[in-house]
Amino acid sequence: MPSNPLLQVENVSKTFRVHGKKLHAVENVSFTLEAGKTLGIVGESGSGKSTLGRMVLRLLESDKGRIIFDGVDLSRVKKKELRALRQNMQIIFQDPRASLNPRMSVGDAIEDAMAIHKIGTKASRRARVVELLERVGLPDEIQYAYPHELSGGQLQRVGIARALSLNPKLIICDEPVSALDVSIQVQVIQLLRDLQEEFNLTYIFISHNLAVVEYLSDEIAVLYLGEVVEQAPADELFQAPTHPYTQVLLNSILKIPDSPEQKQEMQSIQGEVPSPLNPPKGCTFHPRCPFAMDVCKTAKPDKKAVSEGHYATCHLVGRSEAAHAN
Ligand SMILES: Nc1ncnc2c1ncn2[C@@H]1O[C@H](COP(=O)(O)OP(=O)(O)OP(=O)(O)O)[C@@H](O)[C@H]1O
Repeated sequence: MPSNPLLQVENVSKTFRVHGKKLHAVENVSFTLEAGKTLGIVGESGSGKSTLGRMVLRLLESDKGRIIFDGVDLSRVKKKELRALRQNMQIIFQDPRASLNPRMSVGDAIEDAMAIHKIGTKASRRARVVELLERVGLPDEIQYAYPHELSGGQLQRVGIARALSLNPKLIICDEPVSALDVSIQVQVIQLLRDLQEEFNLTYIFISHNLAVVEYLSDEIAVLYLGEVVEQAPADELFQAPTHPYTQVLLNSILKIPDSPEQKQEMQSIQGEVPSPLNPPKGCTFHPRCPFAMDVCKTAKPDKKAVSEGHYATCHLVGRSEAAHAN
């Protein structure tokens, strides 16, 4: 247990009403994150990753639970005080184009972020824009360019520069490389890692791809239908995945198919993600689980400790059958 975590998320849930039914987008999620560390959050589309990220920033109110950032309980903070806190908590999106004003040059967009938070003078902000662009690997003259003139990778670097301009403590990276070519993905991830070291940044790194979070994450939480099904230090999650869902996710990234037969095998995860409006009873993963037992169809598994700091929500944990799943 970290002695002085920057972020504590305790039993946070969010339900949406859709067609008169309750949709549990995030359910009872808890984690702690120390300054300078990265928590990777992984799960398929619709598993609740973005909803969780938006609740941490209080862009979305949680139904229950507590989020404590830098010692402050966010649920008790008045809207007015949130602005000051927001300076310390930034987000980088999958599509930086969508978060940049198309009629503003990128230099103005970065400066604007600082102006909103009343940081520095016009002249000092302008000097900082140049410094930040250089730090994220972009030439000075790009400050005069407009978003449509830049590539996806350049735009993501601008998004990172804009987030950095506010000297945040925490950055939520919401699928920041998913829309980029693989070679550019590697460069952006390397940049994020360098910046983390330099500025002691704390990251929540959201991705549907375990391979992408591996390099940056100290700890990884795997989400399935809004619930954390496994959480562990990154090395351990890769070496000893315990939840069958994590195992399936890992299998799909580690095997590079050489033949159509292998491809068939690689994609052998059964079925589709069930509708969150009508989740399966018992363990929500049981209809797709290769190791499902009778109990899985009726009883929801509790969170169980696999080892220190490693948890999985699965009936197999602690049973002799677990050996077969590994
Ligand atoms: N404003 C909303 N109103 C109703 N349902 C919503 C809303 N926002 C999210 N949801 C639902 O909540 C669930 C979780 O969505 P969320 O976007 O957090 O998942 P995600 O893991 O980030 O998915 P993706 O990778 O596709 O962005 C989904 O079933 C989604 O349809």
